Amino acid sequence: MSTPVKKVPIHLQSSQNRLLIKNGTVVNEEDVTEEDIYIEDGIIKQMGNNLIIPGGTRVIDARGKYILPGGIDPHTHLDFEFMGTRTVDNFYSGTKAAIAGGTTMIIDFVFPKKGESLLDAYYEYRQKADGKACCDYAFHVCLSHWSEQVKRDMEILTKEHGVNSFKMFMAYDFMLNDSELYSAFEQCQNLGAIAQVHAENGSIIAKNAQRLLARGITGPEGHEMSRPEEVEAEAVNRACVIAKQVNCPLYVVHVMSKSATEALYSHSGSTKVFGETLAAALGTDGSHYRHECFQHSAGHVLSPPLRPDPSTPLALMNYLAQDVLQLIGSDNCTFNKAQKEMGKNNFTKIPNGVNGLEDRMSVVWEKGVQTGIISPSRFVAITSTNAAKIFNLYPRKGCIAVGSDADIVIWNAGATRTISAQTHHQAVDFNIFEGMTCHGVAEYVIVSGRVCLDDGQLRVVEGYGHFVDTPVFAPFVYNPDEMDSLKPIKINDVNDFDLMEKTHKIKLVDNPCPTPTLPESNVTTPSFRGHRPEGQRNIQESTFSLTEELDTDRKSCIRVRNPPGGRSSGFW
Ligand SMILES: NC(=O)NCCC(=O)O
Ligand SMILES: [Zn+2]
Ligand SMILES: [Zn+2]
Repeated sequence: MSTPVKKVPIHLQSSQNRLLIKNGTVVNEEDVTEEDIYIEDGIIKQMGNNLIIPGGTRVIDARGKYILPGGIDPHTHLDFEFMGTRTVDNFYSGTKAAIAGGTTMIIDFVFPKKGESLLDAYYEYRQKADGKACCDYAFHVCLSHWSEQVKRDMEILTKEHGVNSFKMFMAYDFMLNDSELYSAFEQCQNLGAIAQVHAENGSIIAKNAQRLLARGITGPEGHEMSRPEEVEAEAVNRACVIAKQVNCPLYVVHVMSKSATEALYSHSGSTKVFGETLAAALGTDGSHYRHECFQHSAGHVLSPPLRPDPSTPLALMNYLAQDVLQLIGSDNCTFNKAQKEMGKNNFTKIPNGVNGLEDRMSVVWEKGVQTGIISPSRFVAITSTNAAKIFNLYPRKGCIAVGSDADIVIWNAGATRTISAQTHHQAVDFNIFEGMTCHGVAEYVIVSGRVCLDDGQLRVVEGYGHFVDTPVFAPFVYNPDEMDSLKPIKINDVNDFDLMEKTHKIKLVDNPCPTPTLPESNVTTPSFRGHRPEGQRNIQESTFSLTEELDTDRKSCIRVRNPPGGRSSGFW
């Protein structure tokens, strides 16, 4: 198989535009500031007030809007052959839709067929994506079997092809057993890579499915019944135990339940663990599996499934607020209604996967910021910065700072939109968030300096996105002490909640839904510095304190205006 070819015409490879974004509120993970941003050649060149910029520069007035780092979706499946069919969204339609919703980078999964060489699969995926993707992308690589050749391929992928993460399955017929997981995690640790797991006990699921089918339960409700929470939690626990033996950082993808989160968190004191949940898990729930219409219920089938416990979505949001979970992905893996029909008489044959790439940002804003559970800064952390840090893209991606890629969203928190398959930009004919009205709308989306969503008008370019290397030994994962040296220089920090109140009128209220109290002994990693006071793990406690903090900070907040000319230097 030949090496990947760049099909992008040279004139599209760099931005021809100079751009000034004025009067907006810049939200980063650690601070919120009011400053202008000057962009040239796809890079943020200056930030500050009263910037001196060249004539002929396009100016976008972002008054009253938030300026956010573009979303990074750490979990997508585009142009993916799975369960006997292929996703309808490919790297063009998927990334186009991503941009429409405020996401400017995706990390997709190279998925070798059982027995296929990882390198061949990687080249295949590069050919699927290169010249098609409208925004930047990187790859995780799945291990669909284990062998000495796989081990060697992992080394080549990390050293020569910019891959730093490998996903292992604990379910499906290509799952690895515990001994294989042990060896794979050991190799990840040797290479400075990140081990990812799909955590469900595949053997129990297979037995449960057989029994349900024998009892005549063939519909989509059987999908959820065969994969209850404890089957997810058991696998999360086992993966953490195995990772601990070889001191391997572990990233659990699509954490879907309270029990699985608690299992993950119980290991956070002794093992480097990261938890990703999904927009689907926050924005909808498992009650849909009992819907009378097959197309509706099958449209919600993914694994692990959505949970019927109605308190799950809010609990997961609270876990994100508390840094018990760190990221939000979409796990976008879209099949049309006709494809879902493959499992009409047998739920085990329904192609697994849902949408979310386009709507992830709005759903998280609606469920998190609009409700007052998280601040805009925490929104940025879970939708962008944490992915950039974990996969070693930071500070090139995941923040708005001088020297960073100009991947930027101008976000109108006051506007609303109602999600529908009739109006979305994805190729799929169903939307699990159908009818949901969300506050928070991307008005401008700038991808590597190019305005790809322009006052609501989508102007993407096929093939404009580039493959981005993810180097191994991410400091955030392997050496958190180094992170301070990567921090962008800050001059004009203003209190996050003060500005939030001023610009967005969010009411910080007590959360009416109790969140399970987490074990006292395991305080989460101190590396994440959000606005939650240290050591608080219960959202009711934490929300109350944030209100207090707001009063204290308001008294002591001193605003410093930037000097004319703005910042003089960046961070490298
Ligand atoms: N999650 C899902 O149901 N489909 C995509 C494949 C995977 O991520 O396991
Ligand atoms: Zn998975
Ligand atoms: Zn997935």
